[in-house]
Amino acid sequence: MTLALRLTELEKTFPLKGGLFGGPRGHVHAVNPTSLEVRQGETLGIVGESGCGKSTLARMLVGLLPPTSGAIEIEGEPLSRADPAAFGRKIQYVFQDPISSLNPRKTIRQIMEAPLKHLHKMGAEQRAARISEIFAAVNLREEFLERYPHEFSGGQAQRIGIARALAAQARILILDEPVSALDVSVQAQVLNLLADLKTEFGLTYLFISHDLAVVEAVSDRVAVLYFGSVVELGPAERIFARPHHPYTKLLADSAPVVGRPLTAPEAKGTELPNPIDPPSGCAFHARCPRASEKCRQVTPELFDMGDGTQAACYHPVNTE
Ligand SMILES: Nc1ncnc2c1ncn2[C@@H]1O[C@H](COP(=O)(O)OP(=O)(O)OP(=O)(O)O)[C@@H](O)[C@H]1O
Repeated sequence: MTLALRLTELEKTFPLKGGLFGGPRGHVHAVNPTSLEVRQGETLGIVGESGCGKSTLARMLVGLLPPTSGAIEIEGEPLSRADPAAFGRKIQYVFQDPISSLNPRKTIRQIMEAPLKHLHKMGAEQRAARISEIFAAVNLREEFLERYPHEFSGGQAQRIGIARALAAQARILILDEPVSALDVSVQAQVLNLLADLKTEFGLTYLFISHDLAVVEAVSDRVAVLYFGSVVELGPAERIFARPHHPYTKLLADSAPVVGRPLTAPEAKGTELPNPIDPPSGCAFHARCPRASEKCRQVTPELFDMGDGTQAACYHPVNTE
């Protein structure tokens, strides 16, 4: 099995300014030490409520944020932030809001050319050929190349965002809520396009979303994130149909409708814990109907559930 991506104990804390003697007042624990493997050609879904660390994780993976500790390996090689071009050739980010992520003063051709020039040092002729090829692959007309980002609809702009990521010739794409800002009718078109491109270019996807139904539909495996930690990991067809972590169950029970955002209102309280002062033990214990004294004291690691899934829980459900 070839690995596209391996994260080892990857962690991100943000210091809060304003402490005594110029030091930090504390730290926001955005992503707790996380280890995860993504297989070549796989779509790994990452779901979780707002504030659980999805974007911070994604930003570390594409080099937009330095990790506090831990390591990232791509295709067996450690990533060095000292070489951003090598980073960009291997892994690219597709943003949620396609229009505002494209430079408004540049034509689409200029936007598309940048990665080919800077990451691949391609000459003009080679660039033009490559851009035509990618534009055809994402079903956009070549005449669009001379226009500016604001001239496009959300769906077209997202195709351009995807085309730009493909221009870097990276084989791993981080798709951060790639269809959340689009009309429902356009969402399906973009999801179908992503599926086609994956086969055509042999891509690996990390698909980040708070929309459970979309993640279940597009992913091979899903990681459920709660308060900066993976609490359950398993095959997409099983993880919501037969969840083991009480938090995953809560999400699955409360978001049965396509397109409905992820919230877990039926929990005991809807508040996430304070990321500056994380609770001891399992971060979900205060909201969990099954919590015991052990849960309040000791943080559970990911345990094998015997059916291809893992859950960080001492009292998992659906185990019979
Ligand atoms: N630059 C920053 N400085 C301080 N805290 C931050 C910073 N960026 C993120 N955080 C905090 O880190 C935690 C995780 O945030 P993150 O944006 O990664 O979550 P998310 O799951 O992507 O949320 P959303 O779906 O709302 O984008 C939150 O508590 C957030 O307030």
